[in-house]
Parts: sequence; C-alpha cells; structure tokens
Amino acid sequence: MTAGQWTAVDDYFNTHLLGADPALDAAAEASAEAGLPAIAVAPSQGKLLYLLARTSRARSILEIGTLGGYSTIWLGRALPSDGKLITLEVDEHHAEVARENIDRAGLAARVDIRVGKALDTLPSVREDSPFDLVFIDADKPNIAEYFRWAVELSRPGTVIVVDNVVRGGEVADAGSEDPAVRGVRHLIELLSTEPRVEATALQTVGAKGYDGLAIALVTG
Ligand SMILES: C[S@@+](CC[C@H](N)C(=O)[O-])C[C@H]1O[C@@H](n2cnc3c(N)ncnc32)[C@H](O)[C@@H]1O
Ligand SMILES: [Mg+2]
Repeated sequence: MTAGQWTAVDDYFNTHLLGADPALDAAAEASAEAGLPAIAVAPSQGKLLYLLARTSRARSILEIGTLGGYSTIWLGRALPSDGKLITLEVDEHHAEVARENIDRAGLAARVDIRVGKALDTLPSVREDSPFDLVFIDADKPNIAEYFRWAVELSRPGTVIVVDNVVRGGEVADAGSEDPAVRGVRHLIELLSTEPRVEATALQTVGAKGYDGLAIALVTG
C-alpha cells in the first residue's frame, strides 16, 4: 500500500459519500490563505465526527483545538438549531479565521470560540457541562489532562474522541522521549485505568497520511 493508493481511496469514498461542500471547501481555502497549518481533520474524519454527534443525539459539544474551524463546522452541523458548541483555541489568529469560516457556514449562533490556553479556559466551561460529545485535538503533551477534564465535564453516555494518537507509529515505543508521544501514552494508560470510561483506539490512513484516533464512552 502506498500513500497514492490511500489518497485514491479517500477521493473515491469522498466523491460518493461526502459530495461537494462549498462551506467546508471555503473554510479549508481561507485557512490555507491565512497561513494556518494543514492539520485539520480529513473530510472523511470530519464526517465521522458529524455522524458520532448525530448518533449520540448531541445537543452540547466541547472541542479543544479549533484551528480554522474545519472540524467545528462538521460538529456544529450535527447540532439541533438550539444546540451549543464551545471550542477552545490558544491562538487569536486561528480563532479569527475560524470565526469567519464558522460565520460563513451559518453556524455563528451555535458556536462559541474561547481564546486562551485550554487548561486556563476549561474551568470556565464547567457551567455549560455536561457535554454530550467532546473532541480533543490540541497540543498533545497535555492530551491526558484534557481527557481528565473531558470526563469531569461529561455524563454517562458522553462520547469523547481524541485525535492524532498514533504519532507515526511511535506511540508503541515505550522509550520515546517525544513529549507528544509521551502525552499520548499517558492518555492510553489513563483510558485503560479510568473506571468511568470504555475506550478503543484505531489506526487510520488516507490523504492526510497515517494516524489514528481514540474513542471513549463515559459509562459511569
Ligand atoms: C490540530 S489543530 C486543530 C484542528 C481542528 N480541530 C480541525 O480538525 O479542524 C490544533 C489546534 O490547537 C491549538 N492549540 C495548541 N495548544 C493549545 C492550547 N494549549 N490550548 C488551546 N488550543 C491549543 C493550536 O493553536 C491549533 O489551532
Ligand atoms: Mg487532529
């Protein structure tokens, strides 16, 4: 299997299962033009988030790591018109680009972007909890701490999704000194010992390369 094949299969699935999407295409283009890094979820992963939110009938969503709002738009679309999504972003420029993208997608009324380090802004979202779905996609060294917060802000039935847990396969290396790998390994340890969740993790390939995500259900 080559990266070319992964991309071809992604293109094939996306053409048939996702179709044209002017608002998301515009968000991706505006983000690239504004100089944001190309680290948003892939379209098929965005749709997975959307489907998970629909499946769990989410009315309130918390996202950690907004970038240009690409995943925010997917998640925001899954909400009913009176639903709410809070997204946390440290970079004011990213947040500004996201605001425009989310506005263009017609979701401004449902989405609240809070700027600051997530560990500083998370206490402020306690009053909006419990959330029905939490998507963690920010800096990886703090990923376990974000997961702890996600569980605190959940109820039984909440779905927690954590992106980018494979780190090019290095996650299996117990000796890695990469802070992102160590952060993810800390998360996996927490997932295996936290009695209030059941979890799994999946490796993924596609146009955006090799990576993976963890999914947890809060059970107690
Ligand atoms: C991978 S990107 C998010 C991609 C986005 N979820 C998507 O798929 O469209 C990670 C984002 O987290 C932000 N970030 C990094 N450290 C952060 C922190 N301590 N608190 C909040 N956001 C942070 C970065 O600025 C960046 O915009
Ligand atoms: Mg990600």
